Amino acid sequence: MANGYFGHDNDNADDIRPAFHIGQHDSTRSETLTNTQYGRVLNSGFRFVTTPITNTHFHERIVQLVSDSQQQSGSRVDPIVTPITPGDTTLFPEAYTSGFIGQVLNLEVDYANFCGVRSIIVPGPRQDSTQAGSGRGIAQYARAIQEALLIGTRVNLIIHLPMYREPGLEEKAAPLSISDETPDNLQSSKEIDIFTSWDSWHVIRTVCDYDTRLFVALRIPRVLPSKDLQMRWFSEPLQYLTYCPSTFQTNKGGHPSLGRPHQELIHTYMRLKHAPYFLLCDVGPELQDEPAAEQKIDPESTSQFPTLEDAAAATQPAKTDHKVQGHNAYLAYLRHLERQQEPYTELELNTLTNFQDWLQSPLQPLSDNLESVTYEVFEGDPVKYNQYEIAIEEALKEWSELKKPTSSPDGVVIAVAGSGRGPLVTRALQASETTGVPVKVWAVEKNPNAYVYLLRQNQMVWGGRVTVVKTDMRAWKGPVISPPDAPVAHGKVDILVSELLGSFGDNELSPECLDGIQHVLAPDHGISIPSSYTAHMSPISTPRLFADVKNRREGGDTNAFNTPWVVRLFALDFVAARVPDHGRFQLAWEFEHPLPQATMDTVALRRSGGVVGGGGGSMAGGVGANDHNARQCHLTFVCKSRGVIHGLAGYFEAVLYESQIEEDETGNRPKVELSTLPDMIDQKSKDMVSWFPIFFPLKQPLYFPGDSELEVTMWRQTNDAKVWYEWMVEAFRLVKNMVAVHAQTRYDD
Ligand SMILES: C[S@@+](CC[C@H](N)C(=O)[O-])C[C@H]1O[C@@H](n2cnc3c(N)ncnc32)[C@H](O)[C@@H]1O
Repeated sequence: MANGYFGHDNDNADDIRPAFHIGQHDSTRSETLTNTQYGRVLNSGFRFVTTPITNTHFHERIVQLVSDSQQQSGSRVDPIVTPITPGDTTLFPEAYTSGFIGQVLNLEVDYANFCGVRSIIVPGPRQDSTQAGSGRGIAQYARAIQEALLIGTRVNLIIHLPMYREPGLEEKAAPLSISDETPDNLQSSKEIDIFTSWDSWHVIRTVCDYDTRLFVALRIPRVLPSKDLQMRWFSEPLQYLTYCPSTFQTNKGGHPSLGRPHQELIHTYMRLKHAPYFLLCDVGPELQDEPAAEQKIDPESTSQFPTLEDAAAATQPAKTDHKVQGHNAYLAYLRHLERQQEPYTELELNTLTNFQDWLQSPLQPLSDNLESVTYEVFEGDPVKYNQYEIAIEEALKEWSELKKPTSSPDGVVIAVAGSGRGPLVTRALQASETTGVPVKVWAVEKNPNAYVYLLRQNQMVWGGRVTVVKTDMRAWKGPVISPPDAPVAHGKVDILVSELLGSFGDNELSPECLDGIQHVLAPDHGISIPSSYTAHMSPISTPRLFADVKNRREGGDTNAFNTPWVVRLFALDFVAARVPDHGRFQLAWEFEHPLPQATMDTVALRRSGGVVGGGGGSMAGGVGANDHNARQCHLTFVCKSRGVIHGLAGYFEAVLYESQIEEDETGNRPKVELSTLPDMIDQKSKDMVSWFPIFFPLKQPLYFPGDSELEVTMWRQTNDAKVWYEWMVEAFRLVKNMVAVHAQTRYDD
C-alpha cells in the first residue's frame, strides 16, 4: 500500500533504535475509560491512554460555585469547594492511568494520588508572564503547582505547554470567571515572541525550586520555531511530545505525515537517554458506542460511595460489543518514523547513552592510585592511543631527518611518564618499528600496583626492551646510564611522553607534574608529547544537571556546587551565539612544555628561598614556586535569545606533536592533536571518548534577557600546596545609556 506505512522494512533485525512509546489522549473525554474501551485503545496500537480525574459534573459544580460567589457583590472571600464526590469522578482506585486535570488542582491531585495515579498532565497556563497583564496569573499558577507537588506526594506533575504560542491556534476554553478573560487589545499584537511559553515554564519550575517530579509535556506546533528554541526545550525535562491532527500534513497518498524539520526534531529528541513519550491527541479511535461510566453512577448520590464491587460492575463492558477498531493512520506514521531512526552506533550503545548527563567526580590520578579496571576503561578507546602513536612516529621520523642527537648510543630515549598499565609504551615501541628509528624506552609510574603490571608486561609482551621505574616522576633523576658496578650516573630523555590530561586539560595537574620532570629532558633538543594544551568553555543551560547538583547538596554533599563535575553533557542548550570575535566556545588559557629555561630558573630560585622582596613568594603565603602555573581569563559570550544558565561546560585541546619541518601553503605546520570541543572533535580526534566534558555549576541559575552579554571570569589558583579554580558569571544588557548587571560568583577549593 503506497505511503500507508504498513510495509515491511528491510532493516537489519539486530539494529537497535530508540523505541517510541505512543499514547492516546482525547480532549473531549470527560469520563474514565471502561476496561473494554481501554482494551480497544491498546488493541489499536497505543501503549497508554489518558483519563480525566474529574468529570463534567464536577466542572459544572465549580463553575456554579464561582458564579454564585461573584453575584454576592462585595464578597472578597474565595468560595469553599466541597470535597470530590462519587458523582464528580469516574476515576476509582482500580483505574490508574495518567490524566488531565482542570480546575481546583489540589482536590484532584490529592484524589488522584489516593487512586495510585503516578503521572498527572496539567494543562499549562493559557497566557504567559511576558504577555501584558499575565505576570500575576503565572505566579499564581506556579504557586498552585508548587502546592500540588506537596499534596500529591508521589505523583509527577507534567505541565502541558505549547513549544511556542502559535498566533490564532491557542485553545479557547470557557473562562471560569469574568476576571479570567483577556481583553482583546492584549491579544492583538502582531509580533510573535516565541520564547513566552518557555518563560512561563521557567517561572513555574523556578517557583517549584527545580522539583525533580515536575516535567513538561510539549505540544509540537505545525510550524517549528528556530533551532535555538528547539534546543532550549531539548534541555528541559521533557516527558511527552504531544501531537494533534493539525500538526500533521497530508502526503500524496492522503495519509498524515510530518515534514523534514519535524523528523529531524524527533530524531534529535529521541537520542535522549530518557526520551520523551509521544501523546497523540484527538486522533481516535472513537469509543462513543460504549456507555460512559458516569451514566451508570448516579451523579446525585453524593452521600453514598459505591463499593469497589459496584463500581467495577458499573464499568463492565457491554457483552454485545463486537466492533473492530480500525487502523490509526497517525499512529502508523509514527511507527514508520520509529523504523526510520538511525540505529545506535556501537559507541552510543556501549558508552555514550549510559553516561548521558551522569555526574562523576573527576579522577585524581596524582593523589589516588587508580584501579586496574579504570585503566582498562582508558584502554578501551583506541582513538587517543592512535593519535599518540602517530605523534611519536612523526617525532621519530623528523628526528632522523633532522639528524638530531640522541641521549643514548642505542637510539632516541623515550620516557613514558605516568605509564599506567603501559599502552603508550606499546605504542612507542610500535612507532619505532614502523619508522625504523631505534629507541630506548623508560616507563615511569608512581602507582605501585600498576608498576607490578608494567614489570609483567615487560616480561610477557615487550621482550625486556623497557626499563620500568617506580617513582613519582617529579623525583626521578633520569635514565641510569652507568654500568651496574660503577657509581650511578644519570642521562637525559629525548622525548617525554605523558598523558596526564583531565577534561579541562590541566585539571589533573599535568603542568605541575611535567614541570617536576622537566629537568630530565635533554636541554636543547628534548621535546614533550603533548607539546601544549588549552582549556575552553561555554555557558550552558542544563536544568536537569542543576537539579541533580542541588539534590546532592541537599543530600549532604556540601561541596556539590564547588565541584567541577566530569559529565557527558547531553540534554543541554548552548546559550551563546556564534558571532565574529565571540565564539560559542572560547579559549580560557594554554600550557606549553617544556617551559623556557628562564622560567625554570625562577622556579628553582623561589624554591630555594633565593628571591627576597619584589616578586618572590605568593599572596597565598607560600614561596610562589608554582605561581607560573596560575591562570586567569575573562571571556565575553553573546546571547541573542533570553534564557538561563546553570553553569559552564569545559573542554580541552592538546597538540601532541607539531611538525618541525613541514609547512602548508598558509605557513602552518601540520599537527597531531586531540580535541573534546564539540565543533572540533570530528576534525581532530573523531570518536574519541576518553574524556567527557567538565561542568562548573552555578549555585543559582542566572537569567539573562535577549541581546545580553555573559561575562565569564575564571581563575586557576595555586599556592605551594594545591591548585583550585574559581569562576564567576555576570550578565550585562545595554539599556539605552544604562547597564543592567546580574552577578554570580562561585569557587572551588
Ligand atoms: C591518566 S593515567 C594514564 C595512564 C596511561 N598512560 C594510559 O594512557 O592509559 C595517568 C597515570 O599517571 C600516573 N601519574 C600521575 N601523576 C604521576 C606522578 N607524579 N608520577 C608518576 N606517575 C604519575 C598515574 O598513576 C596514572 O597511572
